[in-house]
Amino acid sequence: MYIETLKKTGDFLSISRKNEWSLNPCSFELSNGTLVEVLDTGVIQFTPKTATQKDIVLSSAVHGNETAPIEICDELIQNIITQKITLKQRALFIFGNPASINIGKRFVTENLNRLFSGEHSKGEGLVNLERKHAKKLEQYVTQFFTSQETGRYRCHYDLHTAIRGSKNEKFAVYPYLNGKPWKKHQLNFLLACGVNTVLMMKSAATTFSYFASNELGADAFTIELGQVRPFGENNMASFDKVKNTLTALLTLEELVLPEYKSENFELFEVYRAINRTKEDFSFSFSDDVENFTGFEKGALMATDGDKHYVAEVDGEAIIFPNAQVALGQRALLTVIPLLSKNIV
Ligand SMILES: O=C(O)CCC(=O)N[C@@H](CCC(=O)O)C(=O)O
Ligand SMILES: [Zn+2]
Repeated sequence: MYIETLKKTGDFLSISRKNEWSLNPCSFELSNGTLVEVLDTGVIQFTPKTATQKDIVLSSAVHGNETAPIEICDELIQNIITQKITLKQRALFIFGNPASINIGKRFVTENLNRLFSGEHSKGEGLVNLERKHAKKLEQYVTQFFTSQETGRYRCHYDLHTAIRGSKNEKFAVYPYLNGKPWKKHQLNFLLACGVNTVLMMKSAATTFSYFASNELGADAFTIELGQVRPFGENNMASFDKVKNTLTALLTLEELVLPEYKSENFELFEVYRAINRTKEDFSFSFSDDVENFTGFEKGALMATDGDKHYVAEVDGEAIIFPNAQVALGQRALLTVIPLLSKNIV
């Protein structure tokens, strides 16, 4: 049984990696009174003994090769279990896809971050391990939030790194809020994490953060913390702000942030999503062209079979270009500076 090792080392990451798709639940109490509950592989819940106000979900390894967020969450979990820090809020940590960490790949069979909001069971249904796991992750997050009285504060930060370099190194995706305004206090929270660039989505998605936002009313984001690197090659100093801010969120009764100032942010809105529909799909630019690179109106961006996608407005900029996605999936987002200022 892994429980004694977990109590001693706090190394839940290694335990999860040794048990790729499932792990027997267990629970124990720390000497400071915090209840530790392992729900499954990669899924660990902490409940302080003292009264709490917030329910916080922190996920990483939804893509297994995005190692910096995994290292950050690993450290936070170890700090909680070894009592270097004392939690003041309820927290659920998720290493989304331990099997894909072990092979150093984005996913094993299917991109986990396209399987939420019930997508796992559509079409051919629960035919692979990622689909089954997405369904379980939805259940754990739902149970974590809904087991408490209503009206408590909920948030979910899904930590990633981008495949390409980015002109704006760290950025967040604000899931579509179905017309509701964006929140200054969330933008301020991101800024405290060292993230000053935010993309406002304009439509529903099958991502983990959209699920928590849309179905569970959490303040939720996909947060890109830089470029994908193998374990040991991340410059961990560049994550000090995000580690310190997450630690403060978890260990303080109230997180006080500086006043919102619009000039501190670069805000974008999605202009369009371009899907790959043909085997013969390519971009007009090379792999080292960074996210947020803008194109002149009329310049070719992508070719999908016979269809040519050219920039429709000056400065239309590329995000997440990936020509290898499965047919029917998003191969590119384009963004323009945010026009609407519906921020409260
Ligand atoms: O760099 C890339 O191409 C992908 C990085 C990544 O995994 N991004 C997320 C964004 C999710 C969202 O749109 O909220 C993803 O593609 O799943
Ligand atoms: Zn990712």
